[in-house]
Amino acid sequence: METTNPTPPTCPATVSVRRNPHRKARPTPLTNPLPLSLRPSPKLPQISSFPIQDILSEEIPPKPNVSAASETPKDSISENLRVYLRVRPLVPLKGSTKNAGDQNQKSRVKNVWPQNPSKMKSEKEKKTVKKKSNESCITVSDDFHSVVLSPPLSLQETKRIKSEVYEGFSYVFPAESTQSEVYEKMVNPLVEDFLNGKSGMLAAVGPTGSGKTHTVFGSQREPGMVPRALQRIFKCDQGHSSQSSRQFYLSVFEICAERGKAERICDLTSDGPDLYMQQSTIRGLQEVLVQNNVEAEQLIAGALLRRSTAMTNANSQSSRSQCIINIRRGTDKSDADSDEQSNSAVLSIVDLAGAEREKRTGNQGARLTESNFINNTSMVFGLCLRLTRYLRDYMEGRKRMALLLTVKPGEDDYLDASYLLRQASPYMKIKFTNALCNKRNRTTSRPEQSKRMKIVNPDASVIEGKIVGDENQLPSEEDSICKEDLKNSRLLKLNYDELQERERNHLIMQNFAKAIWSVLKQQNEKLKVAENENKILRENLRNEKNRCIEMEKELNDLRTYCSCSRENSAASSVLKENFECTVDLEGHTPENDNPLQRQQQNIYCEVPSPITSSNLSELDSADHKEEPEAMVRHSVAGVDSLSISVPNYNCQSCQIHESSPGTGNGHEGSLESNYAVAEHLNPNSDVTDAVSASGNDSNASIPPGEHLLRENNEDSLDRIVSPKEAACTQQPHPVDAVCTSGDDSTVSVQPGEQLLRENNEDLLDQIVSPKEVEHTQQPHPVDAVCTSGNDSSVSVQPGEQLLLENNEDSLDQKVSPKEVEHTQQPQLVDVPNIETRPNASSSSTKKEKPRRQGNGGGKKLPGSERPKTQGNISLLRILQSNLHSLKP
Ligand SMILES: Nc1ncnc2c1ncn2[C@@H]1O[C@H](COP(=O)(O)OP(=O)(O)OP(=O)(O)O)[C@@H](O)[C@H]1O
Repeated sequence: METTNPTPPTCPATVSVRRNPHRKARPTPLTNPLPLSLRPSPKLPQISSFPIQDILSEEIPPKPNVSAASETPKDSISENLRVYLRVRPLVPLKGSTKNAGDQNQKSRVKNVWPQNPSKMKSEKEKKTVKKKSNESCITVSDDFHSVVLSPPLSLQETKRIKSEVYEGFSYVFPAESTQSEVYEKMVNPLVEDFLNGKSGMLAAVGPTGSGKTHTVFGSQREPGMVPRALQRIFKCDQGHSSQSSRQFYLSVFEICAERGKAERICDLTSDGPDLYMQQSTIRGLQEVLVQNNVEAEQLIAGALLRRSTAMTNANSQSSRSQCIINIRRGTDKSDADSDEQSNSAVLSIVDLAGAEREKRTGNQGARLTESNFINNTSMVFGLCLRLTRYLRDYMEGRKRMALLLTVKPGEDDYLDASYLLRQASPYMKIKFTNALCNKRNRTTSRPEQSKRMKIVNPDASVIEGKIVGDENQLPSEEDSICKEDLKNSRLLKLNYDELQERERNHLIMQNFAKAIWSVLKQQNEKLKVAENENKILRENLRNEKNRCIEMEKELNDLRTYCSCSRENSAASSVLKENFECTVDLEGHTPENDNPLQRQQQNIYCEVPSPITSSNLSELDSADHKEEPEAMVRHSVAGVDSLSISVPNYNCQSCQIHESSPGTGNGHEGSLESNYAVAEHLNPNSDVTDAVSASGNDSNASIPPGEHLLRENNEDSLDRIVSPKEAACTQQPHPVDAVCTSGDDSTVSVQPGEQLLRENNEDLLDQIVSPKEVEHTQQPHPVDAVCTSGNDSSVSVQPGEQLLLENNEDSLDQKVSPKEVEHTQQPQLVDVPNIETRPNASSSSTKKEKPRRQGNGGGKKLPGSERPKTQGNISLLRILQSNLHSLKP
């Protein structure tokens, strides 16, 4: 058909066709670069380690709803390739209206060369064929999305072939469907998108004589998709405000086989030279500007006349080439509203030559060459749909695509239908990104684009048994091609299944890791809390240990005090037992005497070292420091004697000497022997002398008197400790104690001990009265004569007085001397041979005669007025503390 446009535009390079591979060459799907998602798995990212951070930071995207996507393709992210199936009606019976092909068979018979010998069949065979063709092997499902392919009985018996179900079609047009219905469902969406500026393509694929050409071009009575699309396009264009704003260019060309060449490209719009391929672009193709549908139909009619057709045993007017029709939408350059995308929109309609089986077609020579070419190109087109990059724009959604499969339902067509459906089954699983892609999407990198394309489950669904083809009936070359295709499909299926399994495992591991991580986080928080508590507990334990150590120290101190006190108590008890003489001073009225005050002033006490040396060391040192008047000394080991001087008002001087047990012959450690003489003095009596003698070892001892005065319900308690067995004179006068022994003679005055405790009150006063002292009221010499063999001593035990002060600093102590002699006149008490250790105090005692301090002639003074010395108070406090430690 001649181009009506006087100035045809330059032919754009819009069609890309892959060169037909060599007939014997292997198909090239695997040699082409596979998308990353389809490559074998070894290089896929593996979960090398526990990706905690990645897992926590990433969210697993929800799975897209595939079913919903198929229902709303425009809004979905991806959709499957639209595949339609049209079932041609059975061969019309005799008497029925012949189709256009049959009508034109006679007119085209000249094109069929050479005459197929197979057509010279006997009438018997023809009748058999017609009889078989009355039965359909394809059953369309009620939902028009699947078909059941049933093999003929002969194949079921011999090949044990069972029925096959092919599903997933966008729509299945049954034999009774009309051209209009096919257009509305399949082509009209493409046309509408084309009018909206989106490119689209319709390709018809099927065995020879199945109705591809009939569907695409149709007949005068039943126009096909192309005339209907042109009508729709130009009808829309007529309604446009500016007719000149839209221009449509039409181009028609064919790719056919040529002897000695792989392929030949012919422009069907003109009788020009053959076209050629240059870098996947057809050079020399003319586009004819068409103003209306009439011009377009005339142009297409002329192209069909130029198309190569031939008569075969299968089709009286069989197409021998691949015919492509392009309708490009162009605009005037002056149209400012148009954009580049609208100018580039192309609607392509492809009428492929039908696959042929040599055995059935009976082709020989050129027909056989054409047949092989047709079969190869059909296979390549199928591979291009799945793998090649030439149709990437359609696969990635930038262009819309629909695939029409045409089949013949006759029993004789079972193998052709089976082969087509098996070959086309992967097409129905092809997914590509949908419509929303526009020109901006082209800026997307190709790796990302390739990721969008997914090929799922290339195999067809087989419900009843496995697919077993009639391989013997297929041509050898076609059979090899089919095997390669199936092999590739299975490989793709394996890769896809492996990818799916990996993806599923990955998601499972992600969810699992996320759950574990959340648990670990919770446990970590709990662990931190436990560590803090543990730290606090450790600190508390450390404090408790410190407290325990301190308490142990205190306990040890207390034990030390207790042991010392027990020793002291034991010693005191020993002293008590040894004191044989006690002086009861209860009858001694304070009016007569006030010994406490007097003794507080002048007590010079030397405590026997074995008894109280240890626990009275403090006492000694304290009194040395603080008490000049009352000095307490205890003799240490090696000290020969101990002297106690108890001066008081009545007794100017009371010196008590105790011979050291270490020095006495046969007297070591025994005080009992030293305290042999006790003289109990009645207060009324003047002088009481006690003389005890015992064999060679005899002591003249005066046991200390003990006087306990308790005063209940009064805070003040006056305690009077009178020296026991001590000579006490109210008047200073000398007291002579003469001890005669062999070489060494001493006169010892043992101290008495008096413990006063007060019940119900903490006040406890102890009055220790010296023991074995001579007390004279009248100034006269007190002679204590101890005779023994070599070692004799006269021991005058000093009284021991413990004064406790309770809650008050003032403590009145009354010391009533027991067994003492009160002298009205002060007299000196002379102990000429007592002192064995020179002592400043004792010497001073001798020098400084105790004088009676005037306090009203022995009258008891009030507590506040009674004179007290610091020495006495300190001594009392120390003794008080020792007594407290004895308490439980
Ligand atoms: N749906 C149909 N209704 C009526 N007749 C049909 C239908 N489909 C096909 N035919 C008739 O079947 C014959 C073969 O059809 P057609 O030429 O379209 O087959 P084809 O697939 O193009 O074959 P080839 O590949 O050899 O060209 C034609 O005469 C056509 O009129």
